[in-house]
Amino acid sequence: DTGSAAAIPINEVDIAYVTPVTIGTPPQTLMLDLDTGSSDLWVFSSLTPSNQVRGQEIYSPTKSSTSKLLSGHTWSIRYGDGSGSRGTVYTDNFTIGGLEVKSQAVQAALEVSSMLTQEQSLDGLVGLGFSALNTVRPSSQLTFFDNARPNLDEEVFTADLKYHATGSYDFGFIDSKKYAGNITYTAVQQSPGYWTHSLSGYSVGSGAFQASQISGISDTGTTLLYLPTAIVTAYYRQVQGAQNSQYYGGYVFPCSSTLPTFTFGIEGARFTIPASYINYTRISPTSTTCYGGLQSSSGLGINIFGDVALKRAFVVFSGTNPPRIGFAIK
Ligand SMILES: N[C@H]1[C@H](O)[C@@H](Sc2ccccc2)[C@@H]2OC[C@H]1O2
Repeated sequence: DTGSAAAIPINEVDIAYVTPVTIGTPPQTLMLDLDTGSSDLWVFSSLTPSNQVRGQEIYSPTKSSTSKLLSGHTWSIRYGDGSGSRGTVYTDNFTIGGLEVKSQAVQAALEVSSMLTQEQSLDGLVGLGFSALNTVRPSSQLTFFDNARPNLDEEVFTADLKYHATGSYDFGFIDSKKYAGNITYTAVQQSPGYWTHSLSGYSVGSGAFQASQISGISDTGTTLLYLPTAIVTAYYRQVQGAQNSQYYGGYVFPCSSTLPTFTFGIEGARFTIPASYINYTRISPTSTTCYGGLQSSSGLGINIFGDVALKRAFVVFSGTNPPRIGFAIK
């Protein structure tokens, strides 16, 4: 089997991408954030208090003839950005891009944090991290990818996220029309459950490449690129008027400043992020101060290769044994 579905930016600065999925019988369509940085599949639901729902589509298990309560099971998740949700668990038929998993654990939210309520275009998440991170108790549940794997033509899924445009996620095959040249693979450390791997180094603008193993996670659900402070300060030293603002919680600069590109290495391959991706957004609609798409990871305890980096590449998440991750130019 294979599947292929759109990855649609939810706003004009690509803060997150959503993908149409169907749940239950008859099918209920929700727009979910496919997230390689977590492993819970949860949705806004008929059980979510109405004052916590603001425009999201909801999953109503009672309207699905194929839904089953996973009795006695609960879940609760806290994300790196402080948002979170919790609830109960059903199994139901779940389809992404024509690929169906019967009896997928669908975690119905009983409570969601205000940040998630405010994301009106996001109806929930599909965790595509390793199932070891799943928070359902007393028995943890498998991700959509782990459930689908036995039926996939190839044990992979790919992410083709785009800058200010709709991209795609494919399951079970590698579409050679979506990239150029070769795919460069590198080893994944699957414990504790993220797609953890290393960059082989970086360069700022036309500067020399600094070879250095930089370990982090490729996370489609994180908007920006978070790297060690030394790298980030070296980058913004090249930006007129840049400063690390306590007030805005990161590097800001005059929107009119010229930004250098940023290149990261995967083994011997090089991926150059355009300055436009790093001139991320105005701090408010009328401001002339802009917030950077490259920020320090020092507060996170982990480096995160988020969408600002991933949208520069065609990325293969390979569930082979051992797992690996591949990057190609597109
Ligand atoms: N893996 C990521 C996840 O997908 C999002 S969940 C989310 C929260 C609020 C708004 C939108 C999405 C959160 O930010 C970074 C990390 O946790």
